[in-house]
Amino acid sequence: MIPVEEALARVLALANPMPLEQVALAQAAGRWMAEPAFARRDQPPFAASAMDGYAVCGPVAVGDSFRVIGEAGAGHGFAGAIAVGEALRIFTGAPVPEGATHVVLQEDVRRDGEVITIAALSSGDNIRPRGNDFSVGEQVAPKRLAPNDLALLAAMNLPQVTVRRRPVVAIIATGDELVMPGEDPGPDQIIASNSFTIKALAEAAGAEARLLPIARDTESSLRAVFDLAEGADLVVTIGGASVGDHDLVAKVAGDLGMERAFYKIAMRPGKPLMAGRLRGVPMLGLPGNPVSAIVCAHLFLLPLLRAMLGDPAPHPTPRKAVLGANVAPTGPRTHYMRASLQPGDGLPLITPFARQDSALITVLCAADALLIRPLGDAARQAGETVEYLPL
Ligand SMILES: Nc1nc2c(c(=O)[nH]1)N[C@H]1C(S)=C(S)[C@@H](COP(=O)(O)OP(=O)(O)OC[C@H]3O[C@@H](n4cnc5c(N)ncnc54)[C@H](O)[C@@H]3O)O[C@H]1N2
Ligand code: MOO
Repeated sequence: MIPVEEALARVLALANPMPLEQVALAQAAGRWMAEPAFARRDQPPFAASAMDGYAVCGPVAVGDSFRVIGEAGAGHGFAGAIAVGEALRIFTGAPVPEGATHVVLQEDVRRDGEVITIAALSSGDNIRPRGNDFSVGEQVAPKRLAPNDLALLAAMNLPQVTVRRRPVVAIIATGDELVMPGEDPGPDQIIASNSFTIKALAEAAGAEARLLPIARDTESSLRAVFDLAEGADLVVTIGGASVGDHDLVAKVAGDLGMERAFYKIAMRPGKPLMAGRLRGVPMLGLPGNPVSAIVCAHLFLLPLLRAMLGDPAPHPTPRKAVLGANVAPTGPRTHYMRASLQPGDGLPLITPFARQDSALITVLCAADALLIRPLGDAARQAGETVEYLPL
């Protein structure tokens, strides 16, 4: 058994960054930008009015009058300048004419024919200078693109963005006992469940996930399903990882030439995780117990996907919380306890559930967090500061 940190380092060492591709901005949400992008223009590209009203030239005081000589709207500037004592009818987003010093809100003037008189003055000049938001050449560093980022890239006049191709993840559930949801299970069978969470987690991380047919507990069935994974960028198996007579994943993957990075980690749940390289791509063999598989996905699959997508900091980032209950000493494995979080004074309060069996999906669904109990840690008292991973 190797420690979690070493296992994660070995998993991350399996990651090759995905090749680059161009996508249209409308398809770029959630994608990982691979190269910096540079603004092609200033925003705004001219001094722009921030309000509907009148651009005026010269010092402005309540009671001053100006003669209106024309109009400017968004997309329709005024050709020319205004001089002292002159005003231009102007609308939000319109270019402010040369000579203008203020835009006075229309609510703050009285208009009589072509003459306006200032009735009130709000603070500020209501003019957004050229390049107020960004200037040509301004850089957007590579990142995972959130919806807000798309408006910025669009405003920079960048219709396409260079991203990493989505890794294709082939997910293989294994076991004679498994049937798909909706099927009629035999008396000794259960429903394959883990694969749906693993798929959703991989997709949320930016991958394209494919659920392959369930492999039966025979070498030929497993081999056949491994063959269906050909072309994927990452192969994930679920179950069949332990030491039982029907746990064939390591044997079959080994026969197919898997170079093993490790097998078994000092963690709970998730001890029988295996990792390596199979047919040129990374492979993770997750344990079958639902919580074990899903915790391993959070701790290893998601960081691996992030590394493949170019995330410079793919590791999970533990947060701090205050223990809400006493906890017993840990054994020789780091324990990731399903726990609930409540707001506290400052740090949140974290309380592990009483039942920690790795087969309990209901407890996992009730959990907000994994309380991290380091291996060999002493008993801890309520009120001590501890670390957790959000779920
Ligand atoms: N003698 C030992 N027995 C076990 C050990 C051990 O060290 N010595 N380790 C235990 C631990 S820890 C775990 S975790 C499990 C992992 O076993 P496998 O990876 O071989 O998984 P299976 O035996 O195939 O399945 C375990 C359990 O999970 C259910 N399962 C499997 N796949 C799915 C799925 N896709 N969806 C829902 N449920 C699934 C399966 O029916 C079993 O109940 O081994 C312990 N045993
Ligand atoms: O490690 Mo197993 O994953 O304890 O249930």
